[in-house]
Amino acid sequence: MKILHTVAELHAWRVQHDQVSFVPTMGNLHEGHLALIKLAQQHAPTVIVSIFVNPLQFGAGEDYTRYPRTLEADAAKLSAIGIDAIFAPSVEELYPQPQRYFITPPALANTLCGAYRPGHFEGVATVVMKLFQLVQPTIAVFGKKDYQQLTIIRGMVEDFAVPITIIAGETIRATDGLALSSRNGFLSPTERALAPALYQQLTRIQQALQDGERDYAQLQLNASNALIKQGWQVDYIAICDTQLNPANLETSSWMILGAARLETTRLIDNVMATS
Ligand SMILES: Nc1ncnc2c1ncn2[C@@H]1O[C@H](COP(=O)(O)OP(=O)(O)OP(=O)(O)O)[C@@H](O)[C@H]1O
Ligand SMILES: CC(C)(CO)[C@@H](O)C(=O)[O-]
Ligand code: BAL
Repeated sequence: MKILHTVAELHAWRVQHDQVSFVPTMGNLHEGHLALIKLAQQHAPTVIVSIFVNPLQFGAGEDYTRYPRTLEADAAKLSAIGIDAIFAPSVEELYPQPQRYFITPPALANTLCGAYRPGHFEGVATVVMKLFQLVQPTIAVFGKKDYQQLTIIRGMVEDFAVPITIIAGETIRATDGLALSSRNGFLSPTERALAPALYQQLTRIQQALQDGERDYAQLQLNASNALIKQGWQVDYIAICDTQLNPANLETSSWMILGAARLETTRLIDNVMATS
């Protein structure tokens, strides 16, 4: 397994391979990432994983500085599952000068997480487009845990006719239901014990929808209030259609998404429901 730190090293590696599949990450790898990588391995013989904490997608006062950077441990995990290369550039390598051109995603990027993280999806779309140009994969794998991100990337690839197939991986959870996330490592033992409540509230809504309940506003409010009672600060609990528009009475497949904070740690999750 090669660890590539520079664009020149990446190019030299890339020309030696035909079709590659690509899993972009911010590192601090867990079983959720490894599941995406296994999916990538099923689709193309050569797999490259990027590890890059992208400053463009963090707002002022967010957790860019404390975001865990664990390249050595990540490389050991990736080597054990037999990937071909890691691309782990420095910020200066990926942005040798301040980025001047940005991908502006559509209005969807200003709703849900985008309403609480202004500019976040512009930063995500911009770095993903740049990574796509550098890596030139035929397949790229993203997790459904970041469903809004997945939707925005799919739209970007469609609108720019980017010749890459986007594959979505299921959300991998701890046994108590908590979606695995690098940010779970920030939780104190007390917060970790509370953390599965976000998923529980989403699955409660899922069950209610499947049982025929259609008072979306009430379902969202009940879930928010249940979390607030336990000490969460809730950014949103939202019942949408699969394109992430607010659900209406014609909707028959729903995405139920939530973002909420336990002290300084912000967690997101989502589940799907079908009538
Ligand atoms: N539990 C999970 N199951 C499946 N995929 C996941 C999971 N968590 C993250 N991913 C996916 O891994 C890719 C890289 O995400 P990232 O490195 O930000 O991990 P993360 O654990 O979500 O960290 P963060 O705390 O920043 O949200 C994304 O496509 C994301 O959707
Ligand atoms: C896609 C991504 C690697 C872009 O920085 C990031 O948003 C993530 O890890 O989900
Ligand atoms: N997994 C999404 C990356 C972020 O929260 O910045």
